Amino acid sequence: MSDQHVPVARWARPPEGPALVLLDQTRLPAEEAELVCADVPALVAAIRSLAVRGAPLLGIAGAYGVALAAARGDTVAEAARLLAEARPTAVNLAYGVRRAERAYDGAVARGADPAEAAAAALAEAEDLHREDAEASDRMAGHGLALLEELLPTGDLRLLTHCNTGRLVSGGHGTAFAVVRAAHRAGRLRQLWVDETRPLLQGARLTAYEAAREAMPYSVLADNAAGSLFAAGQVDAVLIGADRIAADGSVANKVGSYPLAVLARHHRVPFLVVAPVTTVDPETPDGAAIVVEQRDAREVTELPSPAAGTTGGVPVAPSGSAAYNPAFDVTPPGLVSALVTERGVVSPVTENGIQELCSMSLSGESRSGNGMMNS
Ligand SMILES: CSC[C@H]1O[C@H](OP(=O)(O)O)[C@H](O)[C@@H]1O
Repeated sequence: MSDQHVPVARWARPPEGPALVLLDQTRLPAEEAELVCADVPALVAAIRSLAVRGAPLLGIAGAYGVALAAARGDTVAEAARLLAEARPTAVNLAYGVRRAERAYDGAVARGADPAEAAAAALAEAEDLHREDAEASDRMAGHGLALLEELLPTGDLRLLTHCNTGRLVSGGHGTAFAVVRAAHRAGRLRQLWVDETRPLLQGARLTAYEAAREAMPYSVLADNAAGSLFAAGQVDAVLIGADRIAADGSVANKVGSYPLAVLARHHRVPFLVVAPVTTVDPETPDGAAIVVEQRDAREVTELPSPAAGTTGGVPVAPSGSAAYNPAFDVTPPGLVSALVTERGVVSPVTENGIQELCSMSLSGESRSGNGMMNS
């Protein structure tokens, strides 16, 4: 494992490109392999196979995908449609695609030639990439401040689910960026890493990131989390999000909802960390969130880096059916706080979310609904 980070996503200009070069997350932790996406179908396949994954990074990849189509002279509108439809739950994907497509269309409307319009789409993707890195740093600050407020003394034993570090982000991630800040502040006593079946984003990716940060971490089977709560070994749960509905319902990796119920039962703070680009005011509530259903073989076979997300070692009889939702939905009432780059909403109410999203990045306010800000 090298000391240097292989970029999770980088734009390759000619003669190497145009291409979007990804760190292939299906090969981690065994191999830090790059995957070159030289056209939109290759990028769509990478999104669907989770070679690139995680809501904020999906938005960034989607935006670069539009820039790639434009640079190749492909039909941008069709490319944008294919990219936005590649995975349905993470709202950031369609958001990033739309931003780059609008930049392209705006340039064309102003009379730009194809090269200039392609450059406009690329510039928008690079802006989004940079903005997400800045958002990650701000979320880390707000999240650490919240942990300090909630748990002012003692070392922290934090539990995470799935993967929310730099592998999902233009920067250090979402929830994991808060864990990283706590660790660097000398507050992290133990990081409990849910393995996160079936694709093991926790065991494969969060453990990989925690090891790189020299954190004190332990991987656990998802169904062992309950006994940790019962033993009083969890001080807070931190998760990311793929879509947050207008009422504060949170879609996140499957297994998040049971953790929220456990946290409530054991009176442990359950914190959701996500950029405001993950909030979707067009989706009214949790019931309206489309939850991606994935291939049964992801459940009936153990993933192997060589085989990607399917084609691993069978653990069920061949042809077994499986229930494999990629996400579940946690109602706002079970969320202790929503941490974004613009501040913290606690409790998570529709008004609080609306106020948070209406704030400019420079806006600072603590509203009566319990909203805090930096
Ligand atoms: C903050 S984005 C990380 C988010 O994305 C993961 O889903 P997937 O690995 O399927 O892309 C999971 O929901 C994480 O919480």
